[in-house]
Amino acid sequence: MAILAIDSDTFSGRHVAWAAGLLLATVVVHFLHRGYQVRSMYRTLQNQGFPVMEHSWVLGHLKIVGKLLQDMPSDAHGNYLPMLILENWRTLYPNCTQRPPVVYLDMWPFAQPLLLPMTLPVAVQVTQERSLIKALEQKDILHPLTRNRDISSMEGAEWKLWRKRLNPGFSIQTITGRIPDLMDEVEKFYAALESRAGPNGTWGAVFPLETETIKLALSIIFRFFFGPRVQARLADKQAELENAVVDSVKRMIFFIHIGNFLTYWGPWRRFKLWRNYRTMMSGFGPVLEQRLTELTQQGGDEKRTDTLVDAIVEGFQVDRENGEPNTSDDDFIELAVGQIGTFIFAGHDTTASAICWVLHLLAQHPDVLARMRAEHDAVLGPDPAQVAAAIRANPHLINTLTYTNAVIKETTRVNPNVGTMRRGEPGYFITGPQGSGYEGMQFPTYGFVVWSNPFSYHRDPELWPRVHEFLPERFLVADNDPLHPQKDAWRFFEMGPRNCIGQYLALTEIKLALAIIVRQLDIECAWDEWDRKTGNKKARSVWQDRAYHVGTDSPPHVKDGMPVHIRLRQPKQ
Ligand code: HEM
Repeated sequence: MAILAIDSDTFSGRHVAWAAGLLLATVVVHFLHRGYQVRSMYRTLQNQGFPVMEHSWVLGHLKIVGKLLQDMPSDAHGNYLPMLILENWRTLYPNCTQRPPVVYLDMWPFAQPLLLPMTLPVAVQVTQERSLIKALEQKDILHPLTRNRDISSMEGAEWKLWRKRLNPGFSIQTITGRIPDLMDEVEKFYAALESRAGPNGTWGAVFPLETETIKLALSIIFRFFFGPRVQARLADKQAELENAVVDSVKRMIFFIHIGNFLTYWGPWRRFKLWRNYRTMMSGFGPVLEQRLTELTQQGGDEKRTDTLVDAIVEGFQVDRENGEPNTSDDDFIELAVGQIGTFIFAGHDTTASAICWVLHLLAQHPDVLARMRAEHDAVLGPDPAQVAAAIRANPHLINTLTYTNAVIKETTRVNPNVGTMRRGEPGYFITGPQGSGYEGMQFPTYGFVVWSNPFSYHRDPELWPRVHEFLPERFLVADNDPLHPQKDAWRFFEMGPRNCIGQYLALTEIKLALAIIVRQLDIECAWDEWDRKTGNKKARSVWQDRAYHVGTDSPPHVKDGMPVHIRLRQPKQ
């Protein structure tokens, strides 16, 4: 027995060490091989005469990126990087007399090989003239939340079919018709803000505005997806469901690299993602199944509404009647959960931060705020307290707020949000645009993630006169005015067939929020108070502004959730 025990100990110890050593060696060899492959891609481009920034075999472009970001706060969002490249292209490409239309960026092992469109015509090529398929990372990131049963992950014929089925639910007509219903949530949002104001027209205590705008955006998506009657069945579960989705979104990792792979594969993260999805399936499941049954029953008195849940039921019923595979009730629930998961993912923090940015820029530009208030007086009636009633009575009024619309567009030009990541394809080349100095040059895309980022276009002085100024009127002037935006230059919701399906919902929500807020409340950032409250001694800023975009793998948020204080404009008697 004793001899056997010693033998098996020796056996296991030696073999475990061997296996571990072999695994480590395999990982190292794979890492070095991949590194060599990636670096070689850039060297080949250089040798073929394509513009490439100074490239190192060891560091790729990491040194350049480090230099560009050295004055940025460490938590600044990655969206700033393409813009910094744009601003510094002359130094980065000393041999080029014209700005390269495409930047090949090597940040491996922290990111996959990247190709950044640097001019508008290139963005148009990859999203509009040809809509490249989405990057694998974009699907991978959504998998824990939607199992890729969602419109954002779908491709080809399946995507086309579902986009066609869901488009009517997101049309301006449908959204305008739903405004009275959505107004309920906007009023709750207003009440939450009002409760933060100080007494008798004084400033209230500082708090992060984004906590409230995120609640608004989440509740709007729930209401919009289900409609009031079906949503009521979820009432006791809504908070838990929102938390599950938001928690999964926070755990998303876009590029897996040496800095985060342990977190990515970590069992705790895996467990939380699994549990969140299970919460979604068990929370949404019964309500979705009930709705499917109601709309399927022969002779039942339930009518289809213009909600998204009903559009999904209808599409699903058609597939079932056509004998398509995967049309069991469980498949339906998985599909509907996937769709709502992606709507919440794509639509909540994006819209929430946009509302914050508009309010921030209004506070910084009192003349613009005054003009917006005057427009609301004229269109929505002189009594701000009656605004919700006025909008409920005539929801179309929201679509006539032209100045407000221009302010939103200019805010989102200055502070855009996410872009799109597409997959380069073998045999697909970006053509050097006319007048670029690179006419006809064929830029390869295969092997690269094509990252079209609105910061690159929205901050381009060649596209936008007086680029650093906040000028809502550029979206109002006649098209022969030099200030008038060039076609396709405003890309807040991206362009082409895979543009944002929820854009009118987001714009309507922002307008409703402004309509109810701007004449009743003053809102401004309160950083000093925030620093005192949090004991913060390290004030960092971007463009001399404490409010800047932060985040890594998710859509950008405003720094610290944008700490503000609020006061009532007309203190209640
Ligand atoms: C200010 C708010 C928003 C911004 C800035 C925004 C931005 C974008 C952008 C840039 C895309 C293209 C992404 C890509 O190609 O990878 C996109 C797609 C998408 N957005 Fe939005 N979005 C917003 C609000 C919403 C809302 C409210 C919803 C739904 C409730 C939504 C749902 C979607 C979906 C489903 C897609 C994928 C569409 C497809 O692939 O066919 N978004 N959004």
